[in-house]
Amino acid sequence: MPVSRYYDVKRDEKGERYLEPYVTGFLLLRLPLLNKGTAFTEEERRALGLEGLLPPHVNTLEEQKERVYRRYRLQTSPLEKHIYLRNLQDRNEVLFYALVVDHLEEMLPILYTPTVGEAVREFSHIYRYPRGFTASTKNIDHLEEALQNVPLEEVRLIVATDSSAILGIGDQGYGGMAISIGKLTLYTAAGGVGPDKTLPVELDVGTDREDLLKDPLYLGVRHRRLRGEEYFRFLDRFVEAVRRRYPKALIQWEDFAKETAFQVLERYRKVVPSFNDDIQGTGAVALAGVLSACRLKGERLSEQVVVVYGAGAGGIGVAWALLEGMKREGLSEEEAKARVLVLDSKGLLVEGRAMEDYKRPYAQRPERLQGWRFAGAYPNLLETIQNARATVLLGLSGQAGSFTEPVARAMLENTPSPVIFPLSNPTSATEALPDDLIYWTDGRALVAAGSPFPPVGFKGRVIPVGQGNNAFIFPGLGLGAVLSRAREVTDGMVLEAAYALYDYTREHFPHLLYPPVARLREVSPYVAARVMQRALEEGVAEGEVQGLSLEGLLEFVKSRFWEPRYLPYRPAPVI
Ligand SMILES: O=C([O-])CC(=O)C(=O)O
Ligand SMILES: [Mg+2]
Repeated sequence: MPVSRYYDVKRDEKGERYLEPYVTGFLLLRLPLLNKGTAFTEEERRALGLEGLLPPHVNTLEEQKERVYRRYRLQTSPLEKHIYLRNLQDRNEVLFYALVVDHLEEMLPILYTPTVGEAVREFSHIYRYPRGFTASTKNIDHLEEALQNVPLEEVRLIVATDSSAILGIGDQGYGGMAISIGKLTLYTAAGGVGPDKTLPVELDVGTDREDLLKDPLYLGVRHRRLRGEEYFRFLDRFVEAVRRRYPKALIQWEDFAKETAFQVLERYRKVVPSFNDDIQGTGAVALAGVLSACRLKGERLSEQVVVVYGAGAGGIGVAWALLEGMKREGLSEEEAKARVLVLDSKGLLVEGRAMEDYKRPYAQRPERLQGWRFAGAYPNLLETIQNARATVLLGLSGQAGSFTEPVARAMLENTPSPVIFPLSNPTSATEALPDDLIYWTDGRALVAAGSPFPPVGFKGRVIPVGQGNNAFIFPGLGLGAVLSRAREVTDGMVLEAAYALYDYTREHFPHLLYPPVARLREVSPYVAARVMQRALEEGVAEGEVQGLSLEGLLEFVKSRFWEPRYLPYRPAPVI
């Protein structure tokens, strides 16, 4: 079966790859995976019916990049830049990725967090071309047929959201499609997954946002969200249809509300290779960063007292990963639990308090609070930090500004170098601005944030702000799972991704909490190789990588890495 209904990639007599298109002429210029624009050679123009349809001068990819980059720089706002780049992606994918790879650090905040948050909010107002697949209450009864309409035959990576909790900005209805697109852009730009192996998905089960339902321009289905059994029936059908059409695909669940995120993960993780980016990806990235911070302080993770502020998918995922990290250093489950304190909007999670089931494993025993002083029914953030003598504070609350000056100063009372990570996204939802945290703690806090922030100048020092974003984890985790043909994404593989990121940072950037995002194309293959190694050890890998060493696995990943280059085109033989 060819890669796509519209083309296949083959090898010539010398083993060089070439592309064989099944369409010719004008259509070639309109399919983003096929279009080379002004870079079609004269020979290709003659052979493929393009003569007269393009300007006479043939451009190189370098020249095309130069042209589009100049226009890019003239766009006046991040959202305009986002729209410009997305238009390019929908016109010519090789050129788009060639440009993005050259300017990864500059363009990531435009295509991904934080600007993608704005693109999600404005989705129906800035809509241009269709991209990805929509499963909605309108097509769920014939989803298998609908999936046949996707022209790609070798999809390996699906990012699917129901948009119920996008970043830290809540229910966004159909607009969540932009997040699925943005995450897959990273899989290709940073993880080397060919764009024709990826499929962004929006699971449009409705929205509870009145303003969206009333907006005449809103593009999603116009009813309230499916819930309960109906909701899971919808998801069951989706998973089943994916399994049939793309049996080798992995599903990354993205931005599901806490009410369903855990159930969705558990319901399908043994049915289809899948993971939840916000629970597991964010958990792993936080663990890696806190381990780096401990190394910089010359302390151990198991000595820390961690406060996790926010008990949604991200908060619980982070609590889980840190507990696992502490257990690895020899603590018992009970000992580790007493060192990871989780708060939701009502305060500290304590056994016996009313709370959702998924939070219960992270509730403190009432004895843990012996001798504590607090005013309300349960300790609030400041009281928890003070009483527990917290040394690490992680924000996953979506509550902008909740890490106030008194909070930062209270951390400093407990330890000379507090670790404070406001991890909520996008920038507008961050618990604190990194420069405030650095000023409030007299430059002593170790700070990383979920969204990108510029370095902070403080008393003659330039302090870089690490980006503790799951972008350092998911491309490598997904890639590793797919390349090893893992039946399942195990917890061991998720944790391995965290330690791989930690090890990479220690080796290449020993003074930093996270590598610079410009290094994502190096980080992701390394994370992938370690994930594959773990999958092999756990016996869940079914692919051709059996018996390979870590170096062998890294070579394997690199040999599969998709690079944005034009292939020569040869017309399909006429039979
Ligand atoms: O998308 C991001 O930047 C990280 C993430 O998964 C989230 O905040 O939900
Ligand atoms: Mg997310």
